[in-house]
Amino acid sequence: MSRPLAKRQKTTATSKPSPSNDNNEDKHVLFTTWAQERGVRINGVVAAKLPGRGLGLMTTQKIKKDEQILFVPEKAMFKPSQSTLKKNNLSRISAQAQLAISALLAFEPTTSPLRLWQQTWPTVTDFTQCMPLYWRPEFQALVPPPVNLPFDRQRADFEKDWVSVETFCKAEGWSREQFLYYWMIVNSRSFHWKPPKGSAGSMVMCPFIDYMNHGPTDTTCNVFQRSDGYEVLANRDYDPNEEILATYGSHPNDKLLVHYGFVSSAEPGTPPSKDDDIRLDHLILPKLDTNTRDQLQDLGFLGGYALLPATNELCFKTQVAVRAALLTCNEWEYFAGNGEDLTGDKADAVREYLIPLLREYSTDCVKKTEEIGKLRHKVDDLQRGSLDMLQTRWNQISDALEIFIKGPKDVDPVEAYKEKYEANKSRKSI
Ligand SMILES: C[S@@+](CC[C@H](N)C(=O)[O-])C[C@H]1O[C@@H](n2cnc3c(N)ncnc32)[C@H](O)[C@@H]1O
Repeated sequence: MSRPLAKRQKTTATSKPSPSNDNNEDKHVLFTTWAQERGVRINGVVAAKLPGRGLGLMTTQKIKKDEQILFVPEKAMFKPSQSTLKKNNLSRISAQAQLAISALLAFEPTTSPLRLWQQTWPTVTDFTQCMPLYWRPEFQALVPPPVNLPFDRQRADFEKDWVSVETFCKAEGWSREQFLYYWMIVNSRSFHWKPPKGSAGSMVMCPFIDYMNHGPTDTTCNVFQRSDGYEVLANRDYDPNEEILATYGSHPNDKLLVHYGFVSSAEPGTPPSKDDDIRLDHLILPKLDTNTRDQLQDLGFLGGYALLPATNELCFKTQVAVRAALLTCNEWEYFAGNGEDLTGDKADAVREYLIPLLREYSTDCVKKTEEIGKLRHKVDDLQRGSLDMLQTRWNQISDALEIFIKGPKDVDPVEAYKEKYEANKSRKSI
């Protein structure tokens, strides 16, 4: 049996199509039928391979705003096996480890009926390309500094979870790599399910809905938890051959890269989504003395500093922190509380303070681009895909910094990104 693949949507993803385990398209058809037999309702969408994003869901017909596209009943969800966890003294491990261990036990045996679902997932090879946790140290060393915050946390979380299940896994004959694979599957395609009757919530896997790719806030279909399952409703009218997206949260690209293995790009020549930010902690925090840091901490303003590329502005926390470095305690605390300066507008002073730091960061972008360029010649196509993604993120940072540095301070980001795009295009064509 074979099924025509839905026509590929033009996407803005810059990386090449993922070499997923998709040599047999029938597995998606078989899985779709399997999901429907378990009560999953599918209206007018089909799983399709999409450049740069593995599988996704494409419309096969016109769909009206608010129409139900998907429904996954609770009975079709895969949940952690509380009895197995209890029997093996694993009830107190993290929610992610509970679901990963339960999935490992249920999906891994070759005779498991769940293999039909498991075979639609990305493979270890896919993860090796897109997930920083799987990258070789040379590539990991090239992530932009702000990526290290979510990345270090993820590594620590994984190590903690592995310690909590290592004895059990070894006794069962499961390796660290097998546990890591399921841990990352759970990380990138699970849902939170809170049963309506008030019992404790847990992480669960939802068949078919887990094909949905991410889009920025306010641009995607609406996903609701109902009393009896998860429902996806159209956020607008759709034509055939459009991808339907869900939002995984208003995450900046640094977090999307670490947890989901991709970087979201806006349409060329348009500003990035409001979800993205260019973190500046690694530039600002080292400039603050201990006393200032303590004071900022007391008021909840320590860390989380960012340039917001969608509006070409500094976030409020950044404005407070730089004022804390420049002004008296009385002055910056007044700004923190009132959003305006006590004695004359200090926005220009803040800008002047930051510009040299942003220039340094901009130089770092150039250096990293050179290092990535050198590595590109030494690696295979799969690894080049990882480097492409790294390069995309460095380019996004570089563009945002350049636009902010160039000013004027009230530059319209729509115009600025259009101009930047045109300039890059004509530079390429010279
Ligand atoms: C819930 S799954 C979605 C289905 C997935 N594309 C697949 O092939 O099975 C999440 C994964 O999809 C990919 N993904 C989701 N949204 C994306 C996007 N906007 N651009 C590129 N990749 C995306 C990432 O690899 C992410 O880890």
